[in-house]
Amino acid sequence: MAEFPVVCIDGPSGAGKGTAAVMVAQALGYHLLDSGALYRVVAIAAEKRGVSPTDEAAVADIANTMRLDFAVGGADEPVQVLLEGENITHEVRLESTGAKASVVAPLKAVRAALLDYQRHFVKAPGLVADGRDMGTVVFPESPYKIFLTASAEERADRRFKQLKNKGVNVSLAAVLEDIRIRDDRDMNRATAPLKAADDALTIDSTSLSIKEVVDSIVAFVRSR
Ligand SMILES: Nc1ncnc2c1ncn2[C@@H]1O[C@H](COP(=O)(O)OP(=O)(O)OP(=O)(O)O)[C@@H](O)[C@H]1O
Ligand SMILES: Nc1ccn([C@@H]2O[C@H](COP(=O)(O)O)[C@@H](O)[C@H]2O)c(=O)n1
Repeated sequence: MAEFPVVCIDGPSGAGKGTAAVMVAQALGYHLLDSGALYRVVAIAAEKRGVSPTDEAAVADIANTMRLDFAVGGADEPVQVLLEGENITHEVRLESTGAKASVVAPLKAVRAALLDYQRHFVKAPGLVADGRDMGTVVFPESPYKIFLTASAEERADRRFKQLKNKGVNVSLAAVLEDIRIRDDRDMNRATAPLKAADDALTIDSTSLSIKEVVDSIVAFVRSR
C-alpha cells in the first residue's frame, strides 16, 4: 500500500492524460509521473546502442542500467530528460518515439525493470501518475483510478492539431492510422495490456473540454 495518495490516469494515446495529469497535479499540489516517458527513453537508449527493440534481455538490461535524470528546464522545456547526461527532451516527445516505445513496452522483462523505478516516485503529499497500467499493475491498491478515453477520431484530430501547431507536416489520415496501430499494440499485448481497472472511473473526453476533464478528476479525488 502506497504511503501517500496516488491518482492514476490511464488511457489510450491522445486521450488527454498528460495534459490532465499536469493540471490535476497543480490543483492538488502533487508530484507527477509521466510513465510513458520512461518507455520512450528505453526505446531511444536501445536505438542509440544499436540494440534490436525486440531483444528482450538486451532492452531490459538497458532499462535496468540506464542513467536517467529529469531536470527543471526553461519555458520551452519545463521538464528536461537527460539520458547519460545528454538532453534528449526533444527526441522523447517526437511522435515517432511514441511508436517505438510501444514496441519495447510489451516486453515483460522491460516492464519488470521499470516497476520499482515508477513506485519510487510516490512522495508526500501525493502523486499523479499517467500511463497505460498505473491503476492495473503499478499502483493497483490506489482508490483513485481514472480511465480517460475518447474516440479514435477525436484523439487523432487533437494530435493532428498539436502536430500542426508544432509545424509538423502530416495528414489527419496518417495520424489516425498511427493512433489505431498504437491502440492495437497497447490493448492487445500479453503483459499489462491497456484496459480500465475494475474499480476505475471511466471518463470519455470526446466532447469534454480539458477543464471539464480536470474538474471531474479533482472532484472524484476530493470525494473519496
Ligand atoms: N478534452 C480535450 N479537448 C480538446 N483537446 C484536448 C483535450 N485533452 C487534451 N487535448 C489536447 O490533445 C492533445 C493530446 O493530449 P495529451 O498529450 O495530453 O494526450 P495523452 O493521452 O497524454 O497522449 P499520449 O499517451 O500519446 O502521450 C494535446 O494537444 C492536448 O492539448
Ligand atoms: N504505463 C505505460 C506508459 C506507456 N506505455 C507505452 O509507451 C508508449 C508511449 O506512451 P506515451 O503515453 O508517452 O505516449 C505507449 O504507447 C505504450 O506502448 C506503456 O506501455 N505503459
